[in-house]
Amino acid sequence: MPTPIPPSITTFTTTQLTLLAAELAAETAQSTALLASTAPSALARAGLALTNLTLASQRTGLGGRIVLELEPDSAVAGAEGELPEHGLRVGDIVAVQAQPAGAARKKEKAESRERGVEGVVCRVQAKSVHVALEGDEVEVPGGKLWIVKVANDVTYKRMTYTMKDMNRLSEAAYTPVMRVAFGLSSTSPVPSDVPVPTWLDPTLNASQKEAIAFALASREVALIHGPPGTGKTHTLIELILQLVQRNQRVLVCGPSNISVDNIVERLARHKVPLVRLGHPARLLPGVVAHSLEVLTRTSDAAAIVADIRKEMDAKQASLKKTRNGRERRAVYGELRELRKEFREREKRCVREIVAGSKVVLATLHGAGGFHLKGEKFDVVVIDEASQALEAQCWVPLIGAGKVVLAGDHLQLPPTIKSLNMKETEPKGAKGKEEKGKKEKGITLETTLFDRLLALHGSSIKRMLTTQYRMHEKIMAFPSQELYESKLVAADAVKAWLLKDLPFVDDTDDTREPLVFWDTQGGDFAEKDEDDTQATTLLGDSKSNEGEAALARLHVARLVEAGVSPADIAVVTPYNAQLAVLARLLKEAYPGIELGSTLFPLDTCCLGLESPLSSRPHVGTQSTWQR
Ligand SMILES: Nc1ncnc2c1ncn2[C@@H]1O[C@H](COP(=O)(O)OP(=O)(O)OP(=O)(O)O)[C@@H](O)[C@H]1O
Repeated sequence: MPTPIPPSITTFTTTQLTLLAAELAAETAQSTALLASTAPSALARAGLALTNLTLASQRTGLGGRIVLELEPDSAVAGAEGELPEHGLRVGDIVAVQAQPAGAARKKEKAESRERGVEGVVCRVQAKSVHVALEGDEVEVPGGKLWIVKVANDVTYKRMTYTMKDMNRLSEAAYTPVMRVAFGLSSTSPVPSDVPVPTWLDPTLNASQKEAIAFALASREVALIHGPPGTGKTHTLIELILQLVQRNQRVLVCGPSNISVDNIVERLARHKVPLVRLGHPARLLPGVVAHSLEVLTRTSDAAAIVADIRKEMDAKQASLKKTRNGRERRAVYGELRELRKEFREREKRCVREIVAGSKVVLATLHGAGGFHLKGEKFDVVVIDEASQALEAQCWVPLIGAGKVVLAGDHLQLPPTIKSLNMKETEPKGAKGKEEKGKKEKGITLETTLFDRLLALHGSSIKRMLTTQYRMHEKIMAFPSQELYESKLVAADAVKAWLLKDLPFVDDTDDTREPLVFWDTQGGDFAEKDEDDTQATTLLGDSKSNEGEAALARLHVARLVEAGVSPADIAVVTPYNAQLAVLARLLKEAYPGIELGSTLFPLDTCCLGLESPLSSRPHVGTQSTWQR
């Protein structure tokens, strides 16, 4: 394949700005239309909303944010007071609104639907959902409430700023990473005589060691290609520890919170001075202790902030006691002053904590926040890099001296919403220029990982080849079709079967690692989703009752043989089929995991889960590129 001609940074950034604007417009239009035209009950059925909630409690959470605990109204709660099935997840941005009653609900029009108070879902329990509100002066609506997931444009803003910043750079200011990424230089040759590192983790396999040694020795760019279950994260942990040992300062990023938290959890065990940036509501519980917000309370530097926080809490509490407008305004005024002082002090404290951390971890867009302004890092490590837009990667990379990207370009790329938008042929000189951009292949779905690989070839990449997740018969097909038959199943997993689990019987279903059930023929008719509202929500979806019944039968047999429902997952490419499966399986087998192969249930609907916002982790076995 001929080496593609890379775009100039100016062409790249200008085109990205246009493409990002189109993507944001597509996403906003979809989500606005959906929220405006769909009744709360339909949004709830689609997993995007929870209706009939009441306020159980209100407290001051991290960073002085107000946290609401919402419970189902006693009239509609399940037998145990539980919330109905829903797709809201920690980290989702939601609007909290007063629920329109009876006739008002029917009359509700797009323009009358306000977004209400916004917040981040910070805890989801069987009987309640907690929302940390955004903003300082928020009036919580009274009465019956409902919450609905809304789109989030912070990621776009960060990418847009970054593209504009890059666009303004003079050529003399281009970093070595930029020069390599845009074909102005080749990567520096990796010396062949670098000493083998003293490994901290004795379990590393040969391909992992080679990838780490290569990443350590590379000067500008290194790619680590990790097919599913090959220990990409495992490898990155050792790499980060090795870098810290070499006294390097490291910024670790991923496209989603979960990708970053996975690393924080594993890295924290090694007692490295680290800090995790990001809204604590979006972090895994085990990670919150390392978040900047918690460190600003618990570290030595935190004392200067503590007093003022106490005073603010007391003022906030006094607000609840007064309904008098003038008094409330006065308290708001005092709170505003206190907050100003609080932020000043917090800024100083934050600066100290960040400067003292050898490893800083954030989402790609989180790295664009003010906390990292002026901070310098020797290496930026990006995990799940093939799930991230290139513009997103440049947020932490703009000043980076070196980058290590880990990912798998053979799994699905990030989802782009504006892809199917109608394009008009540009004309004249402008047309030529536009056409030129396309020829240079600037698209949103081409990732930095893809582009670097195409530009510099596989010499800048090392592949992890031993996988620790699948029986070798399950691995055989993807290995052969996608990974040039290079995957090897680790001894521990290559022959494992369900029947080998404790308390599981040896049956036809537990003895085989991979079973195909042929459903061709007249008995398994497919149904296209024909309910208009459901179609809007579920997209062009299909279902098949017969196949769902077969899946249920198989699950029943596995459970009968002793497999725990909590160890079973059923996946399908169609969201309509997911709904059928949920009906058949959820109640009969609590704990069973159901999902669409491409997106978890909560991301099935239009416009509300941006691939550009914190994207949930998608099960890798099911996302090989098709
Ligand atoms: N060298 C090793 N020896 C033993 N087990 C390993 C080794 N490397 C990875 N594993 C195990 O393999 C599994 C997958 O590892 P990890 O989560 O790091 O992989 P990954 O490639 O990041 O996964 P994903 O497919 O989700 O991207 C984990 O259970 C991990 O403990």
